[in-house]
Amino acid sequence: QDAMTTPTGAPNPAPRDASLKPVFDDFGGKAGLVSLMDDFMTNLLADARTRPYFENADQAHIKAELVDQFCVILDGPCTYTGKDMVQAHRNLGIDRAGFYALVEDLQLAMNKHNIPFRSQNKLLGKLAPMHREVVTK
Ligand code: HEM
Repeated sequence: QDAMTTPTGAPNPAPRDASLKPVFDDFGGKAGLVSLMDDFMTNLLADARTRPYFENADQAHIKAELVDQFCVILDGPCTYTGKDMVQAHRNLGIDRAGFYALVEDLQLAMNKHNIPFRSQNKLLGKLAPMHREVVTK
């Protein structure tokens, strides 16, 4: 693994990106991310566009991996040990509509948690390019 990238392929430059510190704090640190992922998964299961992908999956496992992954993306003190994004999604047949639906469900959860719009966009800006690894049809 390249020292300059996270397992997700998202940039994680050394030295640490000090500009992300307030963003990680806006998310409430790791505890905030755990709580955010609970609402995110609730939304994914309530959304007819995303429910089919998640209803029979190991939701607790996915939430735990997402906490670590988002924590790393926000330059928090975490390690992501899950699958890379190509591997995790290759058999799911995710299309662009599914990807946008998931982003909307994340935005709803972030709004519920009163995460400032600026910090929401920092995260979304890092997730957006990952569509190349996640969308397969
Ligand atoms: C930027 C967008 C996305 C990110 C960052 C992301 C991240 C992740 C992560 C970290 C995992 C866990 C990997 C592991 O088990 O080690 C995962 C699994 C999964 N993701 Fe995503 N994901 C994204 C988009 C999507 C979309 C759009 C869908 C479907 C609409 C989706 C459906 C799933 C499912 C069903 C699993 C579990 C697969 C299994 O059971 O092995 N993901 N994702």
